Amino acid sequence: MGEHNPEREHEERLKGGSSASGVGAYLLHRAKPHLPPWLGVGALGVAGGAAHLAWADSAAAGVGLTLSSVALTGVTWWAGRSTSPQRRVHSAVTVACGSAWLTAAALAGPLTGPLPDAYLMGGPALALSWNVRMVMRRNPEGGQSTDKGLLEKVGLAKTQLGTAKVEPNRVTVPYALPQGETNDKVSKALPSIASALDVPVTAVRNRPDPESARRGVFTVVPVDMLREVIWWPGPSSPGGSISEPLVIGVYDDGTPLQLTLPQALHLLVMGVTGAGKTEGALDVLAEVLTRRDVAVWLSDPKCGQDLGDVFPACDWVVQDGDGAALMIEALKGVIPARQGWLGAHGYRSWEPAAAEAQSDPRHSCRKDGTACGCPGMPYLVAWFEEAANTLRAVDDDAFTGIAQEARSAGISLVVSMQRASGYQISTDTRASLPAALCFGVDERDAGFALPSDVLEAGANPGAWSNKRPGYCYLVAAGVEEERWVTPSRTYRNDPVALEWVAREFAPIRMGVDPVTAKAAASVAGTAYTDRDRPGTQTTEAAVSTEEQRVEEPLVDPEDAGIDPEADLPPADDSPFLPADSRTELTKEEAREVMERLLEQWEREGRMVVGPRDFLAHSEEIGRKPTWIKNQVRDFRREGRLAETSETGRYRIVPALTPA
Ligand SMILES: Nc1ncnc2c1ncn2[C@@H]1O[C@H](COP(=O)(O)OP(=O)(O)OP(=O)(O)O)[C@@H](O)[C@H]1O
Repeated sequence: MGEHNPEREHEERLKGGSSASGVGAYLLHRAKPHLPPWLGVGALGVAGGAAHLAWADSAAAGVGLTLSSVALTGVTWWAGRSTSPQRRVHSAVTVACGSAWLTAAALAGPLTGPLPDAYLMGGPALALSWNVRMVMRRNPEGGQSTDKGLLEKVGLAKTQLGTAKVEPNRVTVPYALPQGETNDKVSKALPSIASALDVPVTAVRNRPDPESARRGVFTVVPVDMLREVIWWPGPSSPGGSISEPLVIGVYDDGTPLQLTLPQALHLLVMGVTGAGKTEGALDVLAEVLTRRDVAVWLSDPKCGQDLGDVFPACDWVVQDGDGAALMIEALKGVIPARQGWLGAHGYRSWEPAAAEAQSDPRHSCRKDGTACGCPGMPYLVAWFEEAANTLRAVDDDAFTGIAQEARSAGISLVVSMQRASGYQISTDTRASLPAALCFGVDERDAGFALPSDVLEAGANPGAWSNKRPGYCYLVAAGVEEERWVTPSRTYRNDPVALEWVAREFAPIRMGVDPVTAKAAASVAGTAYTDRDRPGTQTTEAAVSTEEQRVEEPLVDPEDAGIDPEADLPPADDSPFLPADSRTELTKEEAREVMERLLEQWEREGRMVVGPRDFLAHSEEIGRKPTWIKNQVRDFRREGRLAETSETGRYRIVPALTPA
């Protein structure tokens, strides 16, 4: 085995052959392991006497013995380089003293001058020092044998452990597996180690050494410091840049959980229902919305149930599937526009300086090289909450294309869903979201959210499910790899805090830039241009509007004379239909009705429509369904409608908004 085991060596020495019996035999038996240094001292004395008889008058022997003494000491020092420093010094000093005495005794005689005293005092002292050393090395109760016992229990018996580093609530121990075994074996043994130590499975993890297949470091965090709810302490960098880390929670050793969005790029937020995705979203958004150089587009199919407090701080919010599809189309439109602007201003990718007014001649779009003064371009975060349905509805490749291009356009996508399984999200789309914030998941789904090496190193979100809300792993560029397997917990947030963020930081947040706004409007038309704009509709304005609403009667001026209790007049539900006709219209008339419907929808900002929206008006159109569907196809051909990523849904190409 070649393994160094002081306990076993001691046993072997004790069991070695011995012929004495009785008390003397017992004493000899116990003393035996300690005899070699004393035998060495005795042998040295005899050698000193013999050498004197042989070389007392020889000058050459004097030179030879002195040189041998120096050489032997040097060799001892050299040979001891692989042992501990103490052992090396101890051995060299012993050899130096012994050989010096031998030389002196050979030349002058062992009983001359101080030599006998030196022998009688120095010899036992040196022998004893080796005996003490041996006693100290034997420590049957010591850590190593306990560790060995534990490692044997979990099938890692031959693993060697290095010196443990003990910090408050964290122990790290380097390990080396025997040659021929690999770190996979340690990964598999982690749950058993947790069981042997009686700690949660997530408390034990290993970090393989990237330079070695059989070495690494175990980390054990015995006490779960995340049990207590930790409330959001407030913005980490109010008025700072989005390029600074967002602080969204804490790791189990109390250090802050940080996410730098432009570095992480696109983020998948995953967790079973109740695992804490929404709370995590609020943490990220609360931080993002306190930064000066970022705009947020938010798709929230839950219609503000949880995220409503941040709506006023977002540049654009959509709340249904069609809105999400339109936002995806708009993103496709703004990416080249933003790339073009950044390129024209000398930015290879977005950086905080791109968000400032362009006063630096090095970032000028002017040919003459003078500063152009163009308004800056904020970073854009496009957040898709509850994205499973959206992704299922849109073409698989829609997100992939956006994700690949978005980096150079200064855009991060955030996609939140319960399961990022192959059924919900294509492998390509999953691969294009490089960062993951993974809350508790079903054990079988962990592989969709986290890379396999992170799971092998001990990350185990399946152990939490929704029993530990807010517990998460963050795997992202900009986060140390060691942290990828470290459990953390997001802050608990408070609607009042979010409302405060939306209101207080409104003057700090920059509005969206003209390039992005124009590109978005050219795709989404009034759905974008007529959105509730946080820049203009500050919370103060919203509050005064709200007060006005309370004071004013809830009736339009033209309806003021109508008696709400009176019977309704007979229904006339055909606003586009010529009064005389309930029969089939001419093709021209029917087309005109459909064009007017398109205009009306565009005015209302309802920019994604499909045949079924027209068919709902088939009576007004006055033609058969097949004709109506063919007319929709003609609109597509003529460019009034454009394909979206969703089958059967088309985007109205804005005619009312200047592109
Ligand atoms: N970091 C946290 N600290 C303490 N409690 C939390 C934390 N995160 C979430 N919770 C609690 O867990 C509950 C569920 O969280 P949340 O609504 O964020 O889950 P979810 O994953 O978004 O669920 P769903 O998918 O159903 O919307 C919250 O009401 C909150 O009480």
